[in-house]
Amino acid sequence: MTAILNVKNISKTYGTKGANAYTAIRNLSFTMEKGEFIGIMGPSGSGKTTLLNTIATLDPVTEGEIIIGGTSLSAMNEEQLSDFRSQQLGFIFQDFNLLENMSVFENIALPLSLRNTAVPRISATVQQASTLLGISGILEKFPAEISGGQKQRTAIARALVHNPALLLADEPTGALDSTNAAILMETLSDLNKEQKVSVLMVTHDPLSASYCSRLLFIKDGEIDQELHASNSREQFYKEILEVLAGTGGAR
Ligand SMILES: Nc1ncnc2c1ncn2[C@@H]1O[C@H](COP(=O)(O)OP(=O)(O)OP(=O)(O)O)[C@@H](O)[C@H]1O
Repeated sequence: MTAILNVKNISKTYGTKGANAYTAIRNLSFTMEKGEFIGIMGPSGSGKTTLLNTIATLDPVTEGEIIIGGTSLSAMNEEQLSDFRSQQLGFIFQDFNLLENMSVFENIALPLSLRNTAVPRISATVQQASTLLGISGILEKFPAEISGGQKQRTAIARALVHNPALLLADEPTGALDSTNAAILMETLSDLNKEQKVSVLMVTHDPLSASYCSRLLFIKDGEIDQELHASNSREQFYKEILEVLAGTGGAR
C-alpha cells in the first residue's frame, strides 16, 4: 500500500511561551494509505480543527513533520505551499463556501479557472464532475436557487474537479438535515470506493462517521483510540456510539 499522508510526531502550540502558550496537538502520529476514508472525532476543543488545518497547509506545526504524497510541508515556502494546496488538496466545509454571484458551473470550474486551464478542458471536466455528483442539470443555476444538499454536492464537485491527492472535509454534514446528510455521506463513500478518492473528514456526527473506513478519536491533542470499520455500517455505528459514551460524547 502507498501512504498518501504521513503525520509524524507533530505538536502545535498556539502563542508564545508562558501563560499565553497552549499546546493543542501533542506528539501526534498516524499514516493514511491511499484510498482510505479516515474520520477524526473527539470532544470540543480536543484539537480536531487544529490537526486538519496543519494537514491543510494552513497552519504550520510547532514540531514534527507532515508529508503528503511524498512531499514534506516543512520544506516549502508560503508560495510553494499555496501552489501545493491548490493542486494537491480539495476542501469541503460545513457552510459550503460557494460564491453566490457565480453559477454552479462557475463555482465548480473555479479551481481550474484559477490555474488558467483551457476553456474546452474546463467545460469537459466540469461536466464529468457534475455528472459524477448528479448535479449536471443545475449547472446554470446560482447558489441561492438550489437546495442545501445540492450546494454541498456542488462544493464536492469543486473540491474534486482538479483531481486532488487528498480531500479534506470539516464537518461536511453539519449544515444538512439528516436525509441530505445521509445522501452526502453515501456520495462521499461511493467516491472513495469507486474513484479511490482519499478522504480525511472531521465530524462530530456518529452516523456520518460510520461511513468511514477508519476513525481516529482525539482527546487533549492526542490520538486516544482508533476504530476500524466493521463488516456492516450498522455494527460500526454501534461501536462508535460505545466509544463516544466512554469518552463522554463527541461534543
Ligand atoms: N488560534 C488559536 N490561538 C490559541 N488557541 C487556539 C487557537 N485555535 C484553537 N485554539 C485552542 O486549541 C484547542 C483545540 O482547538 P480546535 O479548534 O482544534 O478544537 P476542535 O476539536 O476542533 O473543537 P470543536 O469541536 O469545538 O471545533 C482549543 O482549546 C482552542 O481553544
